[in-house]
Amino acid sequence: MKILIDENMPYAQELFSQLGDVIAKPGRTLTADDLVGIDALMIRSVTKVNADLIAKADKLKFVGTATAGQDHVDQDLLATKGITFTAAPGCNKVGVAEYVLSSLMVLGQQQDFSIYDRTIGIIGAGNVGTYLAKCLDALGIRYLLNDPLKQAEGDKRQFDSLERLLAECDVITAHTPITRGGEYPTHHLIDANFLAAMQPNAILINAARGPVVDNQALKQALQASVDGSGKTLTAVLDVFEQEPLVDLALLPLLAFATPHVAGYGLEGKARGTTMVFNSFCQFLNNDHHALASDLLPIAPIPQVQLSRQWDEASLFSLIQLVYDVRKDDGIFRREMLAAGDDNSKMATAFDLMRKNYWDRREYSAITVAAKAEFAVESLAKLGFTVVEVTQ
Ligand SMILES: NC(=O)C1=CN([C@@H]2O[C@H](COP(=O)(O)OP(=O)(O)OC[C@H]3O[C@@H](n4cnc5c(N)ncnc54)[C@H](O)[C@@H]3O)[C@@H](O)[C@H]2O)C=CC1
Ligand SMILES: O=C(O)C(=O)[C@H](O)COP(=O)(O)O
Repeated sequence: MKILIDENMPYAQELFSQLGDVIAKPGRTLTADDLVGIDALMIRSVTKVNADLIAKADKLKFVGTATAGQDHVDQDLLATKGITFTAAPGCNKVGVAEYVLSSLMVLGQQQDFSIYDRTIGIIGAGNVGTYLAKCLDALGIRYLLNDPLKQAEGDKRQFDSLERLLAECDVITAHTPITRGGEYPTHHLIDANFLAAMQPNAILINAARGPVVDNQALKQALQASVDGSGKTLTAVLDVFEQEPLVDLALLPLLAFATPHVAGYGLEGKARGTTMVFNSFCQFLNNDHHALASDLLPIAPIPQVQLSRQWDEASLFSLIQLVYDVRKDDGIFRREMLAAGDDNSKMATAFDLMRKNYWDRREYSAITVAAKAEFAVESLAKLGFTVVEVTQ
């Protein structure tokens, strides 16, 4: 059996080689010729699975994407061809939530505010939005949820309109797919009107898909903020409308800019690959089963000791131990500016940063040792591995 995998799919080579001959290629540049004689295709979000790509797929019977998002796959087309499709929903929800928390904690330090004084508007209450809400609950931080589809499905959680989020939230974070049809399309959901209606001194975070935010409108709003002719606005983008190309005029206006890596933690990637592998094994009706935890290396900082009740400052230190968005922001800006106006260099740099991404972990990889009275249960709810000690 021939299995074609995205070369940027960690652990895929070792897992899928148990099942057949594995061919690894760059996902963004796959062509129809690459699919000739291929039985199974394992991808990530950079591979557009459409009629052109599968035009010569004479043996293809399974496609798996090791990602939460599925907008890059024409699922109706695969269904009509009798090709089984699977994804990895929620595989990287933790990483994205921890990206948002890092962004807010660092901005709080830079702009001298406490995250406890902010109200977070979460647009999209699926795997990521729900996990982020869980983290905010653990910290006792107020948030509102907007998700008209979940609401229509009868989800019993409290949902609010975008208007209420705009009126009450000074942080807006988007966690929806990119959709252009249906009753609630997300393409340019955050447009010039939305931006104009945001609170003064508001923060916008997009770690969903680039086109959820109208990048031109955002650039104009941020420029107005900088030159004092508009409301003060702070924006964090992990995803861009034209990625792997980035508008160099937008870059300096952003508080943090990163190359679509919010969900790029090692645990998230391992979960994505094992979820697809396990689905493929079920499809083949064999008894292989992989566990992400078996694949992960020991964390570089396995344990920290709390000597007192934690507070916002010590929480910031703990979170930074695991992930500080400024690390990715700095590299990204340097590489994008070095590429300059050469689109080919920029696209190559964008993808290389993601291919060579560092071994970022999740809070669960860190063990926090502390006395019970140090309110460590909230750190455990936040995802840290907590052990109680007596002194
Ligand atoms: N930057 C990154 O590294 C990552 C980006 N993503 C992106 O974030 C999106 C969300 O991820 P998950 O939570 O795992 O997906 P999910 O499918 O579990 O949740 C998406 C939620 O958005 C809701 N939604 C759809 N249209 C909406 C609208 N117009 N207004 C409000 N809510 C709407 C859906 O009802 C659903 O509950 C993914 O589709 C993907 O595009 C996901 C993981 C990593
Ligand atoms: O899971 C998703 O959806 C994401 O956006 C992932 O971060 C995509 O990562 P790649 O598949 O582009 O490596």
